[in-house]
Amino acid sequence: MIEFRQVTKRYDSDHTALRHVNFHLDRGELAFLTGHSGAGKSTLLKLVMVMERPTAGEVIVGGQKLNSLPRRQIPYIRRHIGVVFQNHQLLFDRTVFDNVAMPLEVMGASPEDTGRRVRAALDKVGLLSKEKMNPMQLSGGEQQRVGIARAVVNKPPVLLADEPTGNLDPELSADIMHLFTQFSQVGVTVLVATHDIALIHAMNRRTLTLNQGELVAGGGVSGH
Ligand SMILES: Nc1ncnc2c1ncn2[C@@H]1O[C@H](COP(=O)(O)OP(=O)(O)OP(=O)(O)O)[C@@H](O)[C@H]1O
Repeated sequence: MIEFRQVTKRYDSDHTALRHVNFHLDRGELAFLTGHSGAGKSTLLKLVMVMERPTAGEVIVGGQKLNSLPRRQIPYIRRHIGVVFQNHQLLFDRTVFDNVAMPLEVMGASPEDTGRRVRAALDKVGLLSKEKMNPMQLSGGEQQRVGIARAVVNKPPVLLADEPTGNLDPELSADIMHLFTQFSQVGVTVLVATHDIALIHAMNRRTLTLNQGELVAGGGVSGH
């Protein structure tokens, strides 16, 4: 579902953020992405989201080679990729419902379809009763779950998370990881970038480890 073939990313500054990275994540696989600060984790995620293009090598998502993708096709690819950030980027001038509905709005979904899908996503993360609230009225863990509901509301086959448990205590982090596990069980490919070594150990999943832009563990086709 996500494949990197000999991917190198060099920024204009001449800094090489990724070097000859190879890996392949299957449909329904849940994996971690880790490494020191500046190792290239965000760069790798940005290549999957087509926010950056590789300098060399090939990035393939859902069978589609992204290198040659025309610019106008990028929004369509992004619809297939849900993204969760540490600071969840919710809008505080909108209700929980409206925040989760945002990706559907962009796609021009009907109000009936939107209502059905938003409530299904909120139900999944246990926040159905809070749809009318402002995200400001929610706890940090709840806000993060609103961000997750928004990321999965259009049922993307790929879910990327960048430090999704960064501000949360271990119990709330475990709840978030439980949700990610459930998504992977229904076929979503989930890649979680994190510094949280305790979380990685607790989950015991495939872990892609970057060191100075090189993939030093977890690479290959089905590598542990
Ligand atoms: N837009 C950019 N232009 C130039 N250099 C960049 C750019 N983005 C990242 N870099 C450099 O590429 C390297 C990898 O950065 P990246 O953000 O991918 O690391 P990271 O592993 O996500 O780090 P962190 O854990 O601190 O978020 C760093 O040295 C960074 O300074």
